Amino acid sequence: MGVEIKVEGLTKRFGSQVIWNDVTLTLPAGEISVMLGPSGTGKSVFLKTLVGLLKPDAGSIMIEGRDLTRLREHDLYEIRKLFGVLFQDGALFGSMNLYDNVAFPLREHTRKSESEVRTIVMEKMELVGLTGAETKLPGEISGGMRKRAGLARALVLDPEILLIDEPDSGLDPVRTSYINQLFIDLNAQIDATFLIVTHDINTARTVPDNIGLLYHKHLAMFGPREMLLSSEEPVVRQFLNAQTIGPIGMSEEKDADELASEEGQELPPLPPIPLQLRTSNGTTRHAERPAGQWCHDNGITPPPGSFESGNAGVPGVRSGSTSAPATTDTPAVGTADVPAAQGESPAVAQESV
Ligand SMILES: Nc1ncnc2c1ncn2[C@@H]1O[C@H](COP(=O)(O)OP(=O)(O)OP(=O)(O)O)[C@@H](O)[C@H]1O
Repeated sequence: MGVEIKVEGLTKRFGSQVIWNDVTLTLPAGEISVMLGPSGTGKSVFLKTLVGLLKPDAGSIMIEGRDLTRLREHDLYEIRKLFGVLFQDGALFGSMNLYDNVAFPLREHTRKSESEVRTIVMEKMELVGLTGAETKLPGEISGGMRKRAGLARALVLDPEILLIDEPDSGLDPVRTSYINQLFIDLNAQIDATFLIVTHDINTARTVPDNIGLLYHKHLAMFGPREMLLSSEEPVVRQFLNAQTIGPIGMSEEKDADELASEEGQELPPLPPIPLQLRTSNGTTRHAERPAGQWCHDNGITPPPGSFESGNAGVPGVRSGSTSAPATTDTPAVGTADVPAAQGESPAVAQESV
């Protein structure tokens, strides 16, 4: 079971430039969280701070009772073993084949024999659907395959926490769907705590248990997926529904004139909350909650049509899953006969993503 990360009052500056101020949130153990935000709001800086690559100017990051921001280099090195990180481009060594790339952390950080390394590398390669591609060089494969190889490498030390930076960058929508399905399936299998930084609204609407939004140097909101998808808070609503009307402008915040010109304009109704993507084999993830549970528990009426399909609900945006018959182990709250969204796992499909 993954570990909880408790962030309190975290502030990061570069010189006089404040990146974000007073960020407080808890990434629940074993759950999938997504961090959103306009470009340049410091999402990657947040990931790097969590793993101890950057030092915050204030605040704490508590993991297993220790404050990561106060650890000495040696202890930081130890606690980093809890983390697997997938950087945007997979960060593979171009001159090494995939096998050696994936084996690298094991050879660097453990004293395992080559036969033990082989067993682990082959297991992780299979998990991400890359069996048979061991001898390929990173330059010989597609962007999606590179990401999956990066993911296999992030998994070899059996991390409790997986940090994933823009897994969808450079991928087409189908490949993005496959990698999203892979995250859901992986989360069910390894129960690690996931934090995914993404710009993809469809991913944000259908994959995570929790969503956070960084905006204008602070954390605008963090909470369960249904909380943010039903929120009327202007920034959250604008971002999660990919709208131009709202406080977020082309570069940063809109100025007073721009906002005044929008006065009286009616916002489109909130789109339905889509079903969360489920595992491809129908098993229930540890962190999975029945559809509609949060709204029900908090007396929120979700937008009409919510939880009726895997459609992300934003015009032109569909979830990554293909429709499949309902499974009954996580019934929707307050909705009858909700079909479960499912898709084929890349590991099963051997799709060359
Ligand atoms: N090492 C650094 N030194 C100085 N400034 C930095 C450093 N790393 C990042 N920044 C600045 O921090 C800000 C946030 O960068 P970051 O890459 O985290 O944004 P982001 O939200 O991930 O953006 P995007 O969505 O475009 O990837 C940027 O202004 C960037 O120039």
